[in-house]
Amino acid sequence: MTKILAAVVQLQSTEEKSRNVDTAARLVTAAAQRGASFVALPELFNCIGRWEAVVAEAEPITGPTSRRMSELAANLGITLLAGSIAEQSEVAGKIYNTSLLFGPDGRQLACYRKRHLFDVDVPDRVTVRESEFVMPGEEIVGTQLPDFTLGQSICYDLRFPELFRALADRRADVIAVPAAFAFGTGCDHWEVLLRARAIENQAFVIAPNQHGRHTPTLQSYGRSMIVDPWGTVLATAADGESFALAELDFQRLQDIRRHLPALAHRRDGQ
Ligand SMILES: NC(=O)CCC(=O)C(=O)O
Repeated sequence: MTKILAAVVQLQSTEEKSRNVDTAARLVTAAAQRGASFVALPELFNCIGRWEAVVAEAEPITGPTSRRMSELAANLGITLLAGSIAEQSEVAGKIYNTSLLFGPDGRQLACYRKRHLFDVDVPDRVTVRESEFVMPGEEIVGTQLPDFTLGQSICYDLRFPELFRALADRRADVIAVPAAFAFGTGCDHWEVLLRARAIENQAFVIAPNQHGRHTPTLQSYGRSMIVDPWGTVLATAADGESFALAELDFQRLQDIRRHLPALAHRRDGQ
């Protein structure tokens, strides 16, 4: 098959886990009913807010959120990227920020832990110290699926082109960027970075984002997007809790790589 329909689900999650998971399931189902066979949720889709609350809601990989997502994928017969959840870690008071991938039979196919942690202080825009609560992951994850190879990242990872190049080296055709990208940076950087990563790695970029205020001091930018390997934005979610759909044409991907073989022109293997 050279074409599939993909969806990015945009949420305004809070610290209220059951509501977040129910909303995620409702929008994933709606996207699948419109024909999407690959659906992606945003970062910390099941619980976002004060870090203390997120840590308190952390689950093991085989916990209730992942069981619900596995059942959802199986019931709908889709591949589901469960954006990210707070995963319990071996260190007290700390979590991993973990993205899980489920196949159409409900099997867990991959697990990626966010490598780059968002420790920034941009005056009047955003101040966060993710590393106080989150442990960085080590592994780079590319997974071969029946129709394409998926590379995984999470949010702030988007600013590290070397991770995306490593995913291109693992032959990623589609790179997922589930995010809770801050409003204060997203308004200037979100689309530019997504399009740059798509163009330079000649891959589709699937970027479900959180949108709106999660707490009085935490606001996400929204504009969840699907970008093609030429850098064209194929679909953007409307503000609020919604989803956007786009066709991924893998013949077009191969054509772009054949006509403009930039990845083959790299010097010294870099
Ligand atoms: N959750 C995150 O990693 C936010 C990253 C972000 O907003 C950025 O500007 O980078």
